[in-house]
Amino acid sequence: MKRTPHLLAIQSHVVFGHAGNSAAVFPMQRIGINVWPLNTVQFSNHTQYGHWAGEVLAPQQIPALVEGIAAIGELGNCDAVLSGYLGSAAQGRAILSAVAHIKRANPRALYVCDPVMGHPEKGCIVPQEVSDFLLDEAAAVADFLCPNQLELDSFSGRKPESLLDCVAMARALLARGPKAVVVKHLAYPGKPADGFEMLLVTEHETWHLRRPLLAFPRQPVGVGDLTSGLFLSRILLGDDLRSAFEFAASAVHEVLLETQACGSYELELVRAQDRIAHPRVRFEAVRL
Ligand SMILES: Nc1ncnc2c1ncn2[C@@H]1O[C@H](COP(=O)(O)OP(=O)(O)O)[C@@H](O)[C@H]1O
Ligand SMILES: Cc1ncc(COP(=O)(O)O)c(C=O)c1O
Ligand SMILES: [Mg+2]
Repeated sequence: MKRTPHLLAIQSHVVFGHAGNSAAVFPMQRIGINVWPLNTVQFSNHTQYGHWAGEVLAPQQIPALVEGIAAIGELGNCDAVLSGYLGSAAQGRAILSAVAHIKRANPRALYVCDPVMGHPEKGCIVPQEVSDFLLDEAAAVADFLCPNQLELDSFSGRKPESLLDCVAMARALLARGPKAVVVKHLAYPGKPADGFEMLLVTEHETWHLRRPLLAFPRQPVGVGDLTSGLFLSRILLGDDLRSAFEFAASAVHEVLLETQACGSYELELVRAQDRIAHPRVRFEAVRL
């Protein structure tokens, strides 16, 4: 029997609704991953509501929890670490030391970093020191990096002029260390208005994917977290990068269709669960 992969997911938890681990854990479990959720913050709700209650996990808890898993002899079973929304730069550094510890226990373990940097206009609030940490420290350690366009712009220090320029910017990121960069949401001058586009770049390949742009009165949150979680999960289940990329785009689209049909602001993950596991439409990536 094939072994079920294990994934340590280090990102936010919200009591109500879906963002961070609260967006990614259930879908990852639903498609066959043993998820170890480690919550960097516990907030009442995601920050785009404008106010929230709760607190940030003390950074020293991250190595302590990982040490606890090592002490029961399970750390070597960890196949990958996913990091997302961070409450402080100190948490980020604690994650990098946890990643080093895990890679000693299992040299094949992957580290995937979703560099959540915040988007003040949208109300996604992330401390500036976290962005600096992601730019200066995390990118060099990550095996895969999954920025959105704003995050790619921050890494590059500029905005793109075209689709090919986005490719060049993502490709330049590879030089910092990651083996692959997934841009979860592209924006560039001349982009067709009716599409939602993504990019996957490795040393030798570039894949571009387009899916329909759906209309929402308020843009749902947690879409990026869901995308990076499903992408990594499919890789752990044996997909190649292109297939994992196509699967993530297709399953996320199913969630958004259900969310739109329900008129919800929060992602309808429970209602969409069967279609997350078996998306009805497969969006194909095109080689650039
Ligand atoms: N097919 C789609 N149609 C409309 N909006 C979408 C679609 N897919 C994703 N979105 C929205 O696009 C945005 C992607 O956000 P962005 O900041 O680029 O990435 P992230 O979710 O990682 O922060 C989100 O607001 C999400 O709700
Ligand atoms: C607590 C929390 N976690 C994670 C996110 C990131 O969500 P997304 O997947 O939309 O980037 C947000 C965005 O506002 C948030 O408030
Ligand atoms: Mg994001």
